[in-house]
Amino acid sequence: MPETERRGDSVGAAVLAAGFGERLRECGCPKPLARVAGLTLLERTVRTLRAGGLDGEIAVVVGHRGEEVTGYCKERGLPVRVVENPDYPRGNGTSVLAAMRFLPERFVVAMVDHVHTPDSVRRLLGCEGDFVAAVDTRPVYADPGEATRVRIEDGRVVDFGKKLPEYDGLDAGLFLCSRSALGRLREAAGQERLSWNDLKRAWLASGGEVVACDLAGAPWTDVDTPRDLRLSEEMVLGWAASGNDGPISRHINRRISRRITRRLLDAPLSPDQVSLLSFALAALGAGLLAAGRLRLGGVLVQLASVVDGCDGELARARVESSPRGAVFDATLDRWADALIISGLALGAGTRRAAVAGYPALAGALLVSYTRARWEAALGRMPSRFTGLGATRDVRLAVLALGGMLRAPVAALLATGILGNAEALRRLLALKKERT
Ligand SMILES: O=P(O)(O)O[C@H]1[C@@H](O)[C@@H](OP(=O)(O)O[C@@H]2[C@@H](O)[C@H](O)[C@@H](O)[C@H](O)[C@@H]2O)[C@H](O)[C@@H](O)[C@@H]1O
Ligand SMILES: Nc1ccn([C@@H]2O[C@H](COP(=O)(O)O)[C@@H](O)[C@H]2O)c(=O)n1
Repeated sequence: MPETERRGDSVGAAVLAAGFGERLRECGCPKPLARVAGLTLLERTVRTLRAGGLDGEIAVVVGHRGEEVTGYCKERGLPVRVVENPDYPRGNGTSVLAAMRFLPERFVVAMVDHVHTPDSVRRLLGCEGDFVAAVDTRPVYADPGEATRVRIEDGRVVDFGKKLPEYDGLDAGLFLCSRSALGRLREAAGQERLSWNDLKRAWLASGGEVVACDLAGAPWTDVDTPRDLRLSEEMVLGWAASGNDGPISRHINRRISRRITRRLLDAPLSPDQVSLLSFALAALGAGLLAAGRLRLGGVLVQLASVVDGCDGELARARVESSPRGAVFDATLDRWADALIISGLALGAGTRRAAVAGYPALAGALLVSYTRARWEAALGRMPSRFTGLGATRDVRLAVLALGGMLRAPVAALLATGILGNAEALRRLLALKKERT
């Protein structure tokens, strides 16, 4: 992007991908191309920045085995500008300076070997200041023995270093800077060795402040070794398998779906295809229920429920969740709910079951509908409404048990009672909120 055309209000990013990555040599590829949970570190960083709301130019700074990294960016069609930094052996501070001239006034500095979530990027972008550093005062995955430690006073980083005896948190390898500020550090640029930490020290020495943006226990890792690759994959899967779930999903389904998703990470399957697979399993289960094969039908219904968690886990792990995918997933779930309830009512073969099917279907659709309307009008639904209130995981478990235990009428009645009661509970909660 020509310098004259940079948008004043967009925030860009410098992704530092020029280092030697010595301790990951056994991977055989340049460190930025090492894979974590189905994505290279480089593509994961770019996607995470975008998913976190970064809207400006992303400059990927290459150095060691730079031609391979550049080739990967071209082959994948990554929406980035590749900046070659011949000075990379002098330190990663030279990479920031090399990228700066292509970036808007405000830009993020991201280490390609730090795995973050979009929420952490969003939190950083919400901070003010010429120099903001993401820190973590409650690190979960990062190793204090490896990471750069920071001392924080009044919300400012006042000192940092790997050997700080007293420290308040860790440097999370993610920064928000302004060109005008860093541009004042020209004398530092002439140093023989110039690490990013050298530039941070020069900024502090010039009287500059480093605002601390506390991630406070958010998932992030620094990938230096093959063990870190495995730890990062566990972290990404753990983060991807957490949602606004009901109790059956939280305590049973996710334990299974996460294992399935791990095997899908590098498979040529999209989240949408997994959504379709879950729907197909539900339709097959509904057909078996309608044919009177209640036990087998019940098993397939529960399997469909578990697999319905994999599509979202895969989407989050690959940082490709989308509002479109959410609509697609939820719509298929409604069709599946209707097929399953109809199948169970038909398969029971009694008038009571047929009658019990109506409130069950109404309850199932109303739980989802009230959630959709709540989220459209008021944002995320409070977690107190994803308790035993017949969220889909609970509902499908009840219907599956009704098939497996050959108790279809009881399952349909329970689904109707739970679903309609939950919908009513939500309306009453809204009424209270309004008064
Ligand atoms: O009846 P509710 O619970 O409101 O329906 C919600 C459900 O369709 C959500 O789908 P999602 O894939 O996020 O939920 C999965 C459940 O369907 C599975 O049963 C469960 O095993 C899995 O772990 C997931 O929790 C939609 O995203 C919501 O929009 C919809 O309201
Ligand atoms: N085809 C899909 C399916 C899902 N998503 C995203 O996942 C969310 C659902 O997560 P679950 O773990 O509960 O399945 C959904 O709201 C979308 O954000 C997707 O993007 N594409």
